[in-house]
Amino acid sequence: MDQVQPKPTTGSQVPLLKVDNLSRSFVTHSRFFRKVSKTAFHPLSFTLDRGQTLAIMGDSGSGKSTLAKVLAGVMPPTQGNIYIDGEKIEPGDDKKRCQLLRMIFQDPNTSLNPRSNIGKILEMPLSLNTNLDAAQRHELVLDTLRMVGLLPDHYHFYPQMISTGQKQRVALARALILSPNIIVADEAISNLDISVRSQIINLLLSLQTRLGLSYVLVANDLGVVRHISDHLILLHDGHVVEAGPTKKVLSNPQSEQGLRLLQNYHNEYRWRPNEK
Ligand SMILES: Nc1ncnc2c1ncn2[C@@H]1O[C@H](COP(=O)(O)OP(=O)(O)OP(=O)(O)O)[C@@H](O)[C@H]1O
Repeated sequence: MDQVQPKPTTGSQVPLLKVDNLSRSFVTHSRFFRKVSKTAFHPLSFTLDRGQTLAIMGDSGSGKSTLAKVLAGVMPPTQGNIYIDGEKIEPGDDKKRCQLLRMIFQDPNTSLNPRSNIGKILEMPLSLNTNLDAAQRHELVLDTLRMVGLLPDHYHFYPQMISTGQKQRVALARALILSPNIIVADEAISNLDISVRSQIINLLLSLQTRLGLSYVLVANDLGVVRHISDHLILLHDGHVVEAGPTKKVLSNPQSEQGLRLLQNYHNEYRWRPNEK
């Protein structure tokens, strides 16, 4: 089993997120009546505390997105368990999961329904998961728009009327509106241009300070990871090859694959915190 070093917890003994022996395989096809399966990521375990950020990096096809999707309940694990605040989250229990953990997808240009205005997009999770009446939902949507740096007027806009950066703010607002403890983001920052990326990173950091959020970020930019993550997991071919505090992993990788991966990322290094 790939085991990430457990981190000391702050205050409570129970980590906010505990991932225990989690793995995911896919049956790709049957050959001569025998199933052929592909393991996206092999059994792995880690914990994450409140207010902390875990980055997941790895080469293409290493299992990053599948891990993010399994955490967010988009697909069930093949084995293993996820605990939030000590409570086991069952694969089908979407209602409980989405009040504790929400996901932001890679491309805000495709993740928002172009036929709904932003107000309706943000009200949807409230209608599905809370007993708030229409006036209360409206108020909460306006508060959440402000929280992510948008205006009350944006309620009436459609996704195609706003910029990619503003769309990512809407996606963040949709993730925040049920007040989750954890946000999982699958390369939600990588595709934004540098100035917008800086704004979204600053927004994520300020929301983390203000709300005590924890983030699990699939990332492909070493500058971003160094700046915002406390812990780092490097995946290679579905296996954890490095795991631990970000500074330690970046300065002293223990495996050949980890070193090679980081060297590749160094070559692609794009972002520095003071870039505006
Ligand atoms: N629905 C699926 N059916 C079959 N195989 C899949 C499926 N989803 C992912 N895989 C396989 O699982 C492995 C991990 O895929 P995944 O998308 O999680 O990798 P990744 O690290 O996110 O890659 P990238 O950085 O290119 O997005 C790959 O070999 C992929 O082909």
